[in-house]
Amino acid sequence: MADNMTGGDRREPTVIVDDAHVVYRIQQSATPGTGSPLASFKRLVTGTKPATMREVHAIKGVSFIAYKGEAVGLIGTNGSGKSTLLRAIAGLLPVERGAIYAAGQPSLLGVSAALMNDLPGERNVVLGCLAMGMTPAEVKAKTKDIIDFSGINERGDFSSLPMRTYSSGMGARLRFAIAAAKQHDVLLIDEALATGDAKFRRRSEQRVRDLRAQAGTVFLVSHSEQSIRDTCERAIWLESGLIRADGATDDVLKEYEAYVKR
Ligand SMILES: Nc1ncnc2c1ncn2[C@@H]1O[C@H](COP(=O)(O)OP(=O)(O)OP(=O)(O)O)[C@@H](O)[C@H]1O
Repeated sequence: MADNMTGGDRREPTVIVDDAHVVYRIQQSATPGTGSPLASFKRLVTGTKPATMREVHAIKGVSFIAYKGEAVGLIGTNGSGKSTLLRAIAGLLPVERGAIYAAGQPSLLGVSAALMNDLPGERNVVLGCLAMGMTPAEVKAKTKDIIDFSGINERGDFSSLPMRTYSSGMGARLRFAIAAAKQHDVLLIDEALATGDAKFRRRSEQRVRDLRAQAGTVFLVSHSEQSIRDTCERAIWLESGLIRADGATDDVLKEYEAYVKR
């Protein structure tokens, strides 16, 4: 890693992942029925042996540096650790070993905007924007644009209806529209571009390009090679929690394609 930090590299690092390990721990009951909340409570009261703990070592020593203005695509087969890595960069999962440093507060699209199902979309836009730190005046100025961008009103006035009446694609689009309304130091997008129709996908890809142009760093997890190709000039290929390749998108995708075709 030191090589990237020296040698006259004047790019500004926004995310430094240094030998990061992430481990999930799942409590597993040894015998049926012992995993219930009541059984756990009984164990707590009586001090009996806890259920067996299973560990999933999802990220196994990952290191890279991402820079201002970069869009980095994360690719890899199912369960390779892409979402886990994003959640760790967002600070939502602790690292077991190693460290992750990030400029500002990285925002994981869809999580940063914790939307409420019983409130109308337009109310959620206001709450989501305030939660991201916008002023009430900024929120007022941006609300219409956000709703237009999301496209939720394309088939009627859905923005005044509770979000529970939305399809899952509509909800995802609104979340994307809210999160993308703000300039983020580090924006983490997990498959968001795959939701929505082709028209929305084009709009959101353009927005990712705009966010990049405004000098943030974007991470995109997607199974769509086209999305990665269109949006990111750099790709990191994860497999079983390890980096298999990191470099120019075309080169990494070529290696990845050869691997999945095997
Ligand atoms: N909450 C969890 N508890 C326990 N194990 C988990 C949890 N979430 C993910 N895992 C495990 O961690 C590993 C990495 O999962 P992750 O979701 O990060 O992969 P991914 O590359 O994003 O997969 P996909 O392409 O299918 O979305 C997998 O083995 C998965 O089973």
